[in-house]
Amino acid sequence: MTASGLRIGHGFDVHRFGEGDHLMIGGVRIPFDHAFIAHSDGDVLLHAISDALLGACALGDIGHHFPDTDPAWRGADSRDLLRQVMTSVAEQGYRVANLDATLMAQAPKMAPHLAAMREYIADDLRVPMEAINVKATTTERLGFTGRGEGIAAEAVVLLVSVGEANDAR
Ligand SMILES: Nc1ccn([C@@H]2O[C@H](COP(=O)(O)O)[C@@H](O)[C@H]2O)c(=O)n1
Ligand SMILES: C[C@@]1(CO)OP(=O)(O)OP(=O)(O)OC[C@H]1O
Repeated sequence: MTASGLRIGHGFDVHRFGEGDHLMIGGVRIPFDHAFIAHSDGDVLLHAISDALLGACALGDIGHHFPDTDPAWRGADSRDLLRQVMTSVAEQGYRVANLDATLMAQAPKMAPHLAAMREYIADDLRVPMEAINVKATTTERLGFTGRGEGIAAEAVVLLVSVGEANDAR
């Protein structure tokens, strides 16, 4: 792909709860009465962000790059996957302008962890923290998230070609 102008990407992921005592979300270890069922550490937020980045570059999705049939990714740290995705984005000639993400979770309470998530994500995406927003909603006890069966995450990212005069702000 020849890097030019702006590219927008969207990502969405869901993980179901199973037995366990913590969740990895946005790189933060949150004590909880369940764990995610997943091939990797199940970090639903970082998976949605990875998919948004890959989507913006028309590079498919994380399941394509890190198949859940490959033992190499068993128990993988999703920050490692995200950093590999970001390397691909940079190789395509793009950098992140900004990212916005939403967690849909009845529990746990995300608010105390949002700042740490933003810091980790900003670090991995090579941008200042101000370029990253993460928010949460309960879905008001409706649907699978509202029933406490799992968590969903959605992310939207804007990429700008490196060296572009207009930096999209
Ligand atoms: N798991 C969650 C869900 C929501 N929050 C915060 O609570 C506020 C109200 O959420 P609504 O369900 O009414 O949208 C909102 O400010 C969320 O940030 C949370 O911390 N953890
Ligand atoms: C992260 C990967 C790694 O094998 O597996 P999971 O942790 O199961 O997560 P999912 O979002 O279902 O699929 C993407 C895979 O790339």
